[in-house]
Amino acid sequence: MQEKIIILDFGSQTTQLIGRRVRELNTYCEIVPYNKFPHGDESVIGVILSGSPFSVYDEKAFRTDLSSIWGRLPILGICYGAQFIAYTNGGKVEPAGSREYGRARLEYVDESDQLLRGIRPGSQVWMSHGDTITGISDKFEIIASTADVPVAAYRSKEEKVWGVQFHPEVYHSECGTQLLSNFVKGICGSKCDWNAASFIESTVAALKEQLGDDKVVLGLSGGVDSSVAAVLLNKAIGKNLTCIFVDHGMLRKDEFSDVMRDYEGLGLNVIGVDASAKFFKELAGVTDPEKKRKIIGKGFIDVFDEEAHKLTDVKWLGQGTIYPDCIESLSITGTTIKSHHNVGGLPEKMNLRLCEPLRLLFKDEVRAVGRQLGMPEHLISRHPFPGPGLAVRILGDITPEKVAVLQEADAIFIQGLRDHGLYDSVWQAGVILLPVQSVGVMGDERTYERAVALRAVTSTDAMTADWARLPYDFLAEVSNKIINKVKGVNRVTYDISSKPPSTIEWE
Ligand SMILES: Nc1ncnc2c1ncn2[C@@H]1O[C@H](COP(=O)(O)OP(=O)(O)OP(=O)(O)O)[C@@H](O)[C@H]1O
Ligand SMILES: O=c1[nH]c(=O)c2[nH+]cn([C@@H]3O[C@H](COP(=O)(O)O)[C@@H](O)[C@H]3O)c2[nH]1
Ligand SMILES: NC(=O)CC[C@H](N)C(=O)O
Ligand SMILES: [Mg+2]
Repeated sequence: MQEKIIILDFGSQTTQLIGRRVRELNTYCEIVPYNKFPHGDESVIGVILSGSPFSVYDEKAFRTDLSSIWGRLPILGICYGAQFIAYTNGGKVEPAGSREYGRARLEYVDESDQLLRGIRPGSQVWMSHGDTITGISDKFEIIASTADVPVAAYRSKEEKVWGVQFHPEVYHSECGTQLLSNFVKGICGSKCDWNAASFIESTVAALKEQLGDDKVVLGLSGGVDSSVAAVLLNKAIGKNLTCIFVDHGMLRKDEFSDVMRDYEGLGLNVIGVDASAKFFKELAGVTDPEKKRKIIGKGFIDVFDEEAHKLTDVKWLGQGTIYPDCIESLSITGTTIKSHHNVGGLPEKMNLRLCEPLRLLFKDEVRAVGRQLGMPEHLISRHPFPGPGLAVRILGDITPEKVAVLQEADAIFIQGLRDHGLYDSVWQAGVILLPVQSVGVMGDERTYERAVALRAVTSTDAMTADWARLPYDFLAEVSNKIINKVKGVNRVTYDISSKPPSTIEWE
């Protein structure tokens, strides 16, 4: 059984960071809403309580009953988590004089404590709170203090329960990794054997059990997430998995045939559906970005529905949903998930259950799993590509002719990045077809043609992004090539906006 740490999410912005840090210690963890502790799950070896935007004394503050865990499993409360444990055990939590945000230094440290082993006085920690623990019950004792915060860390005298007011999960806490390692390894006794290989082993076993002999359809996009999900599912259920790859006409140049060939090599059972005529017809004259997305989302549903009906007895829809897709709905509300951005509504209409084996992984972890599964590197390191494809990169209405122009320009840019060894230094790149015409001169002729924008960004999770500082000489070469080779384009610009306040895609 895969041992795991449970992180109870009270809605902090850094809850997912706690998850990342624990995984970096090669220990599997799951983030669950604060009131959804998996009682009866014997594989849990420790529990972490996250921070929260609430104050523990607020009427609406999230509360949970720890009695069944208390004394049985090690518990670590972080910020609100620490305040919550102190408050509900006879301590006192009050608004601080002023909100404490930023760096602080531990002045007193009980270095003999198991949680603080190896952490020295003077160590920098990151604070982000407006309340302070002003009193703790005599079941507890203080194990660290800063100049402003007497109860920077405490422990229970009897049970394996700790609380820290600072945020060990944030990089600015110098001792954060040491502290989390002390908890996860030292106190919870993690074997630290979780990695891509063990994830695959346990996930495949779990999928076999969950799916039995049921049939699954999976929308495959050629992107990293759905491809890795497909290969995992294929390993678990083989012929019972059918993948559907839809060509909506707005894929990249040659993408449909390239991706189909890749999938053949992986032994997947893929149905490629050329539905471009349907999508072009439905999108004709539509200029509003959200309408475009809705039409494409519904178009996917229609095609999946039609294909699933041709197969008999399909029970599940497989999806490549990954953790960042879930974040918002997972935190705060405590409800279970979903932001099916481009396949919204699918399960209801098709009456299928959802199977999402990558739901708890971050993108870099998905990539590690793909590599471990032996998938080709170019599939794994591929830039993300939006489900609606070039439809959201053509500003204004969409025609097959505009798509063809954009495909050519995009192919030159992407190939250029590869040829110059720049592809992997960029998170995502593409070309935008602008609804602008401008005057140029080619030979002795006046031209009046389209303008395109090159877009390349660096990012870690697409939540924020910066424009990539690509070399001028490279941009010059790409610009020249596009203007010379792509009929109908006579001007190339480079997008130098970051996100926020802009977004990665223009629509
Ligand atoms: N052309 C397509 N055919 C079938 N399903 C698709 C297609 N495009 C998108 N989808 C579905 O929509 C989901 C969401 O797309 P999304 O782009 O977020 O993920 P991805 O394509 O799997 O990975 P990546 O983020 O690396 O592009 C996919 O996992 C897939 O199930
Ligand atoms: O599957 C998708 N369907 C969509 O409708 C969609 N819109 C944006 N994206 C991708 O999401 C990331 C963030 O994009 P933005 O900064 O433009 O919001 C970037 O990686 C975008 O390419 C989409 N992906
Ligand atoms: N980051 C936190 O968990 C903050 C907890 C609580 N809202 C406070 O301000 O003290
Ligand atoms: Mg994609």
